Amino acid sequence: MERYGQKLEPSGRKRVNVPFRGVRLLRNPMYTKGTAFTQEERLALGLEGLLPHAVTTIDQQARRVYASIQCKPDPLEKYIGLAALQDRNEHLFYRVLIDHIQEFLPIVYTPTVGRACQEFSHIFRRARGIWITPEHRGHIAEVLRNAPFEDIRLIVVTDNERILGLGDQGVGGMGIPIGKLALYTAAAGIPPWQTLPVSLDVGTDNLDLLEDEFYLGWRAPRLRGPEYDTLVDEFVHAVKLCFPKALLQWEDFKKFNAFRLLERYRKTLTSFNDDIQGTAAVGVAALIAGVRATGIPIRQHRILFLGSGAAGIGIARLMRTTLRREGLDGEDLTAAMANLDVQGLLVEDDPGLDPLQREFAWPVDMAEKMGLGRGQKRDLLSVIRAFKPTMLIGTSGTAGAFTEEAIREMACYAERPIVLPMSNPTSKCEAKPKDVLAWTDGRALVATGSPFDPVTHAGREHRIGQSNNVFVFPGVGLGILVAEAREVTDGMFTAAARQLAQEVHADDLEAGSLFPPAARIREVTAQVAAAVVREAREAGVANRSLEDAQIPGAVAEAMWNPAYLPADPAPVSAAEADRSMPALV
Ligand SMILES: O=C([O-])CC(=O)C(=O)O
Ligand SMILES: [Mg+2]
Repeated sequence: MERYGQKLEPSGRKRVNVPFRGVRLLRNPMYTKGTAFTQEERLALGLEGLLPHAVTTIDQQARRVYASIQCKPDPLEKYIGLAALQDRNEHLFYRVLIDHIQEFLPIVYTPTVGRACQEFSHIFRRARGIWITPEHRGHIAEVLRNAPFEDIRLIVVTDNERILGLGDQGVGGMGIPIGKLALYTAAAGIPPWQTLPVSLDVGTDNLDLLEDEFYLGWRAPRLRGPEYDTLVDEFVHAVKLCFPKALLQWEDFKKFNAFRLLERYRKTLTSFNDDIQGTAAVGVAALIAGVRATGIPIRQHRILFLGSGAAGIGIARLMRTTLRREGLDGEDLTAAMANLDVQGLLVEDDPGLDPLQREFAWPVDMAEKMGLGRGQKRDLLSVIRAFKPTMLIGTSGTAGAFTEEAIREMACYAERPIVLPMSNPTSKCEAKPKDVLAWTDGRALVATGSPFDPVTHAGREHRIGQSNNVFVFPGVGLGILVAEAREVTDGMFTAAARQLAQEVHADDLEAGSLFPPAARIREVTAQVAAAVVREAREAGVANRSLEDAQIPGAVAEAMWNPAYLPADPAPVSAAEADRSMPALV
């Protein structure tokens, strides 16, 4: 493992200590500057003759690379182009990603990352991150020590069982931790050498993958039960041992493991689950911003959920906390939210409910009073007719689940219906924004999990907000690292939601969007991070206590910018010096 060698001069300027020479330096994605190495650096670092003559700036490189990627017609080809750039030159990759975040978000993230996960074993070029399989039992710490950098502060880990709304993607799920961490760096400025994507490759129950000759994963049915738990437990202990300062983000685990692992480890390992908690903050932010757009105070909203997986239950929980803070409780609180899964409204008389669904099931008498008793129809349309929701949130993973009839019915009661088809990727989205706007005469406030182009309805352009945890996890993670928080609290997600809603400006609402544009993500993330730092201090979990006035500066200082630093030759290690010829990797 390597420590990326930045040093601070007394003047405050940073330089980088380069422990490689020649071809090895040129091929190291974290240290290389390619054609941007100056003539002096080329001389000092053994690069003479290894590069064409011209010395370029990072801006020239970025414009050249952008042009070559932007012209590819297929989004998956763009994904491959950007991944290759990341593997070649990390500074340049992040420069291009940050400068074109709105355009490339749908490539490195949903929806294209979903396709990249599905095609993983076919488009594989170069490995990134750490894979842990059941064969590593007993020496997972040793495996983690093979990570490329030693000072890891942020880990995103998946077991690949619920990749977006695409289900079990086996080894291909690694695309998600890689994409999330790329956004941590682009949006929150977490230095790339402090991040580590991890796949717990415990097998797959996806038969197509198991039968694919190119499949690159551990080719076996999924490990389950105590064997799975033992592996995860060893992994968690190894993380604490090898990377004691790291924050860990659980990502795209299936519902029960998602909740179980979050609860089991949240007090002993600084960790959170993005699908449960990050997504929850996004849902609550939409409600708070929606208050301004609809004029309806929080406590008068009626919120309908379709989907009771990790995201659906996560949002419902944080929503309940939010409504409770507004003074709702008892029956009023229960009656403010209704939860459906594909079978229909969750009611206590259904013996098939799991314990998480039971938490949000309506009492039988409430359902009966609303004409939704046993034997009566409890489908989406019937529930909308009876419950008259002001807000509809889809996390069902079922494309088209918000039907025309249902949305038209909702629009009969709500002047400005808030409609969030949040399932990812685009192919799983509950409704298309242009349809929702057409069915509601342009009155709906629509935000989707995956990005959509603006919709013109009756001559008016509506911007479609992106109700995606990308507006939350980077800021939460950055805030936790800046505050050196020992624990990730639910209050941090409430703080993030409020801050995010505050970042929605009057012109966003005017344009029909409950979220800021993705182009503002870095700015929004810094504000969310600051709110999380304050909350960490208030909750008494911050190891670093910062006054309010110090927080923006501390956050800004923690955010890495992908600018090349002047390179100084550092002494090469003995092992390095021993090599008579640089290795051609
Ligand atoms: O990755 C995304 O776009 C949001 C998310 O966490 C998920 O859908 O699982
Ligand atoms: Mg996810």
